[in-house]
Amino acid sequence: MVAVPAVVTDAYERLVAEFDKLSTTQKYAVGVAGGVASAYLVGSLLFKSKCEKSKPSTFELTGGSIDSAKVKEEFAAYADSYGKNAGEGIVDRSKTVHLVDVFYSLVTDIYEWGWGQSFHFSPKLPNKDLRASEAAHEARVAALLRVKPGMKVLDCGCGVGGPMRTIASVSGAHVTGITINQYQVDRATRHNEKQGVAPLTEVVRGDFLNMPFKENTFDGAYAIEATCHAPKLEGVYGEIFRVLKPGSYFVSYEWVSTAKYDASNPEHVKIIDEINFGNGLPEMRTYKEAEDAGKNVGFELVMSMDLATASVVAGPWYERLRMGKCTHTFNHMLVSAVDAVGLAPKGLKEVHHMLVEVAKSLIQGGETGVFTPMHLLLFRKPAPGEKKK
Ligand SMILES: C=C(CC[C@@H](C)[C@H]1CC[C@H]2C3=CC[C@H]4[C@H](C)[C@@H](O)CC[C@]4(C)[C@H]3CC[C@]12C)C(C)C
Ligand SMILES: C[S@@+](CC[C@H](N)C(=O)[O-])C[C@H]1O[C@@H](n2cnc3c(N)ncnc32)[C@H](O)[C@@H]1O
Repeated sequence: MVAVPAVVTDAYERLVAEFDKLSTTQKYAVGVAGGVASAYLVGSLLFKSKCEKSKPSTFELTGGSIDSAKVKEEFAAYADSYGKNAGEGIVDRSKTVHLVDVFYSLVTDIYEWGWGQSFHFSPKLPNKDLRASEAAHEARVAALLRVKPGMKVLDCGCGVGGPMRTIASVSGAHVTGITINQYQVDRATRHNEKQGVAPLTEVVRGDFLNMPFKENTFDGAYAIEATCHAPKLEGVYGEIFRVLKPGSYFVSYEWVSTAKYDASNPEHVKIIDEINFGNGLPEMRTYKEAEDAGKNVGFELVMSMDLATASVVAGPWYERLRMGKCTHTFNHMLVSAVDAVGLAPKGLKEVHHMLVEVAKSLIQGGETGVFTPMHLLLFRKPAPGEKKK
């Protein structure tokens, strides 16, 4: 006889006790939901064994670089770091970089599992599916940077490398990605190898406020929905300016509040506070502050435009989240199930709940138009002796 571990028998007894408390209708609903969830789990296990494994399954969700026994306490510390006053964000800004590292350990597997390898939004293009729209949003960066084969490009805040693989492939340039999170370095490197782009890519762990690169190294740099994590925008923009060759371009897709944001409107402030908390942001900047930050470190501002409203035919960036609401609820049942049987790190269910909630705030930010995750800023580092435009 094989002994059933105590953790499984305990979880089973707890589930049976909870089930007994439900009404008949509730029991029926749980039965149907349980059946669907089990079919999904078994189906995904069988399917997975047959195909190339590129994303974690529900059973494999981890706390990234955080030991699974510490996920709960690290998430509690992360949650505590946000102030309770309206508009406060992270109270001790000197802890931002560490908290962002923790944040990405907690969410990276869930993002890959439920979204993909590109950790950003994209406008939905007519007659193009999500992946094609995503790739077009990424390829725009390569075009704006005017980079060619043989050139060196910096990806500032590269995640698990979705954009770098597109940008290296379409341009032929070499892309070096930097991320604060070691787990993402490992994931990105592995994806680059498996997808055949290793010769044109490299991923390093480092802080984009103090990068391990010499001045005038890169022929172009970009940041996709990443510099919003910096405690001060000038800090990261100044570093990018330093490592760029004179005459080269820097493109950023910035998370900012728009001209519609009214700091005296409590509803607007609440939406932005929730977005900050659920996305590891120290605070939210206005698009004007982002433009000024670039100019303050010496860049020439070439283009500034909100891509969320730039095209009248493209669908809204938040549509994918809005359409996914039922999936998020279903996903929460899956995460709760693996949590109940002890197969997920304790605390990951709470992290998932935070993401379910932030999806709602992001949709509100998009619907009210007070927030955009894609304000395009194109900067250029002037060549020596060039007059500032
Ligand atoms: C640029 C940043 C991340 C942007 C997006 C990639 C992520 C923002 C919110 C995330 C998600 C919300 C809901 C999750 C859902 C509940 C879960 O079941 C599956 C994953 C989600 C869809 C998840 C995916 C990534 C986001 C869309 C920030 C951090 C600066
Ligand atoms: C939302 S993800 C975007 C990732 C990628 N650009 C993409 O679109 O898939 C933000 C990224 O910024 C990185 N990041 C945040 N703060 C950082 C810092 N101080 N130094 C280096 N990377 C940082 C995170 O680790 C993460 O990889």
